[in-house]
Amino acid sequence: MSRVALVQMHIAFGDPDTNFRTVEENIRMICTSDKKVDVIVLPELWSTGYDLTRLNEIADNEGKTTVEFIGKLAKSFQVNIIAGSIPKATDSGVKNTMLVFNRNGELIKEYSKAHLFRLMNEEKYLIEGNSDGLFQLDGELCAGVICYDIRFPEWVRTHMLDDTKVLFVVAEWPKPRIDHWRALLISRAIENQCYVVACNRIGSDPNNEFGGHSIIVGPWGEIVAEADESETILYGDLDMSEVEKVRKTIPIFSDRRTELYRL
Ligand SMILES: O=C(O)CCC(=O)C(=O)O
Repeated sequence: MSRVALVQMHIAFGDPDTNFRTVEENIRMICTSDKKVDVIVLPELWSTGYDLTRLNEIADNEGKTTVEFIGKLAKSFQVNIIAGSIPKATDSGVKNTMLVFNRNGELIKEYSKAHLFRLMNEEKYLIEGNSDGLFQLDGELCAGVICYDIRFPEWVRTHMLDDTKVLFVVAEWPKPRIDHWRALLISRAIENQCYVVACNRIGSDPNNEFGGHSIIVGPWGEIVAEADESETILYGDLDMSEVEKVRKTIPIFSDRRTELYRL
């Protein structure tokens, strides 16, 4: 894996048909360009936005529609897709679920947001996930988390203990706290010596304005690429040997004193 493309899009509020069209257009555009992208990343809840009160109508039943739709695109363009997250309706409730597809169009991972964000009433409409977001993409161990999850360094660290090289983050992060977004993502990259590839949305809904600034941070904390607040595709190249180099220079994983830590 080396080249990533982040779809920093506007999300039509509670309108899956429009959002599916936007996503398909963007994926086709990326894959028919000469960019040779390996992984495409979409934002959090890209099919519906934060239309939480209507989730009973618009959540995807077991994610079936999305899995078929994105799986076909991944297969026909032979591209890996981190399909942001979608509201997935299950027997026990609706989850905010990330879907990861490989180049054969196979769904290789589902991760449901572990930390629900009370400031946006998530706990009233969604149920939390209870398992990790680890997966292999083109032979590299990667992790995926969703938005508010990045405020929990112990959760991100849990994903990093097996030589994980890339952390994918999908979000609908509001504009008033975009400085937190940047600082948290840069910190997660530095403290875990990994790439952080983070896709946010732009635009607004009836309750929030969203801040864009999708970003790719390198394992030394350097900004590889960063978007502004416009609708755009953010491209960046990842070099896994940089991760090895940084981890050799400052060996934080072997220097940890776990006997001192309280979790
Ligand atoms: O933590 C934050 O400030 C934003 C989190 C958020 O918007 C979310 O998890 O949906």
